[in-house]
Order: sequence, then C-alpha cells, then structure tokens
Amino acid sequence: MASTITFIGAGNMAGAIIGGMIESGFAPNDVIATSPSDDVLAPLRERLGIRTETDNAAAVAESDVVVLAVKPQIMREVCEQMRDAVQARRPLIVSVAAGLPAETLEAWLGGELPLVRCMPNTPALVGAGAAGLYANARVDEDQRRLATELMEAVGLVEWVEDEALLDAVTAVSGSAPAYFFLMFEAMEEAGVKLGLPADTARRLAMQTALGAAKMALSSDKPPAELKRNVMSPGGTTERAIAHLEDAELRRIMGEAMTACADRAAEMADELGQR
Ligand SMILES: NC(=O)C1=CN([C@@H]2O[C@H](COP(=O)(O)OP(=O)(O)OC[C@H]3O[C@@H](n4cnc5c(N)ncnc54)[C@H](OP(=O)(O)O)[C@@H]3O)[C@@H](O)[C@H]2O)C=CC1
Ligand SMILES: O=C(O)[C@@H]1CCC=N1
Repeated sequence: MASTITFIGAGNMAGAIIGGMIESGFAPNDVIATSPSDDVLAPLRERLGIRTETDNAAAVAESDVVVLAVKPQIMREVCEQMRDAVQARRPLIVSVAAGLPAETLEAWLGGELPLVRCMPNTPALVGAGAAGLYANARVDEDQRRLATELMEAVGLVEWVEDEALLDAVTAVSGSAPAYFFLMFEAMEEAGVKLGLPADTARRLAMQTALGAAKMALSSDKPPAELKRNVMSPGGTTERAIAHLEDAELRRIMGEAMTACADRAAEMADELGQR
C-alpha cells in the first residue's frame, strides 16, 4: 500500500500496531509516528526504521491516513491543535480511542471528515490482534478497504454497523488481553503453591492458553464440547470446572465485561461533550 499512515501518539497501542505492520511487510518509510518527546520516538525510529515527527500538524500535512492514538483525556486538545492541517489535507481519520464518539472527534477536527473508529488490542504487536471497526457515513468503499487492510495486517477485523457496539467490542477484545494476563498470574501463583517452579508454571499456563485458542479457532466444535472432551467422568478436570462454576465464573465475567462496556460509555459522556 503506497499510502502514508501517521500515528498521532506513539505509546502502547500505536507501538503494537506499528510493530505488527512492519512485521507484516508495510514499508517503514510509509509510516510516521508522532509524540511530543523524541525520547519516545527514537527507539521506534531505530528499531523499526519508520519516520518520526514531534509536530503533529507537519505529519498530517503529508498523510493519507491519520491514526489518533493518544489517551482519550487529551484527545480534544490534540485534535484542535491539528484541525487546520487536517482540514487542508482531509485524510482518512482512524481513532483507536476508547469511548470517544465519531461525531465528537469529527467536530473537534473541524467537521465533514471520513472517520473510522477502531477498537484494537495490544496482541496486534505479534500479529494476533483483534479489532472492531465502525465507519461514519463519509467513509467510502476504498477507505473502508484501506482501514481493513491496515488492521488486518496485525490481526482479525470485525466491522460493526452500530457505533454503540464498539463498547461491547472493548469488553470482548479491546480490554480482554488483560483478563487473560490476570488468569496467567493466578495460574502461576496456584502452580507455585502446588510445588512447581514459577517459570515452569508460567510457561505451561501460557502454552496451554495458546493451544486452547488455536484448537478452538480451528475446530468446528463449540467451546462447550471441547471443554467436555477434556473432562473425563469422575476425573480431575470435572472437579476443577465444578469449582469454577460453583464460584460463578460466568457471572463474574459478565459483570466485569458489563463494567468495562459501561466505562466506555461513561467516558463518552465525560469527554465527548463539545
Ligand atoms: N493500551 C491498550 O491496550 C489499548 C488502548 N486503546 C486506546 O489507545 C489510545 C492510546 O492508549 P495507550 O497506547 O495505551 O496510551 P499511551 O499513554 O501508552 O500512549 C499515548 C501516547 O501519546 C503521546 N502523546 C501525548 N500527547 C501527545 C501529543 N500532543 N501528540 C502526540 N502524542 C502525544 C504520549 O506521550 P507521553 O507519554 O510522552 O505523554 C504517549 O506516548 C487510547 O485512546 C486508548 O483508549 C485502545 C485499545 C487498546
Ligand atoms: O483500558 C483502556 O481504557 C484501554 C481501552 C481498551 C484497552 N485499554
């Protein structure tokens, strides 16, 4: 793809997407990352060979796609500062910010812009990301393809036609790597209590998660059946699963994910006011 793609903000999420893009074959010279601090940019420039810029407006002036990847709390100020450059260039805007509505972002950037809202996750760094995308009415088919191509370079893409569903995507995939990392912590701690060295328990737990995910993705059987296949009657797994069900893991996951989606909607209320 010959388009120039600029990331406004070069933190965790932008770094993960850019790393995955370069790994998947995007030309480093077509990618620009911005940050107020060259200390943040220098390692990206040196490690990935991409271009960097401390002036957001200057980067926007030569971009076909502008990915907004700063924290939601500073998004308004960042958008307003580069509004003139965006209006002069009219690139496709892709926002990865949790919560902030397309209409609000578009208004902060001066209005009438093609804008895709994307909820990615950090496994993009290893090409195993999962992203939900929503396009406003100004996004044409070519721009939709461009956004798909960009995010498919780093993982799975699912489009939603109702913007509000991005809050659900945040709960199911955007925030969800952290749920699994918590699970790894808990499994390692439990493995150590059962006598294993910590690093052995950690490696076994992670490899098992990878295997379970790969197996579930490649199987036409639903997870409930794959689970039953591990549970020998009267055996060990049955005992563990009974414990998790008695402890109401499903209810806990439901409540945690509802809290996540509610927070995304709350952020829109807190930050999305014009
Ligand atoms: N982390 C995640 O798993 C996910 C994050 N997101 C979204 O991604 C966005 C970024 O989050 P995340 O990467 O975690 O945050 P980070 O804090 O890691 O990254 C944000 C970056 O923006 C930089 N920055 C601050 N001000 C400016 C500016 N004026 N111009 C350009 N860059 C600036 C910051 O620099 P400095 O540190 O020097 O201030 C920082 O490096 C958020 O909107 C979040 O909702 C979405 C999905 C998943
Ligand atoms: O925690 C957050 O707000 C961001 C959005 C999704 C993942 N991290």
